[in-house]
Amino acid sequence: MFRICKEFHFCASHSLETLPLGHKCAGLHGHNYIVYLELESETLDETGFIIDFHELSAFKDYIDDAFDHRHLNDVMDIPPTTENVAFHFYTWCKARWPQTSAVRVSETPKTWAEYRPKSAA
Ligand SMILES: Nc1nc2c(c(=O)[nH]1)N=C([C@H](O)[C@H](O)COP(=O)(O)OP(=O)(O)OP(=O)(O)O)CN2
Ligand SMILES: [Zn+2]
Repeated sequence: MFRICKEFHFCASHSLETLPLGHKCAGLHGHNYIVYLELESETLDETGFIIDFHELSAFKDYIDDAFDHRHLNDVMDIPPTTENVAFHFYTWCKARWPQTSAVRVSETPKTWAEYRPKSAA
């Protein structure tokens, strides 16, 4: 199996309103998000690529337009946790690039969440 990954960055604010009052992440705060888009394939095209990294610029455009410098609670209709942001991006990418295998999102240098569907095997 071949696997590639490209990294994307954006800055955004959110508040996790489903957390108990007093939890430090319930109030308004922001992160410098890092998104890792992973794609995999058993085969390569005639160039030797799963996909040209440049084709993934559509994802950068989407992040820049819809997420960068936004308040994620206004952008998403589910709580903007790292897990849900990863799932949202996975769904967006999978619809465009069937080779999409996982999306990982990091809010802080010490944490990340990933959406990777259970393999059929
Ligand atoms: N499972 C999840 N837990 C938490 C999420 C999340 O998206 N999924 N998000 C947050 C906060 O939004 C934010 O990420 C803060 O995380 P935290 O680890 O508390 O960040 P700190 O840098 O302040 O961590 P310290 O260990 O206190 O340095 C919280 N939980
Ligand atoms: Zn947060």
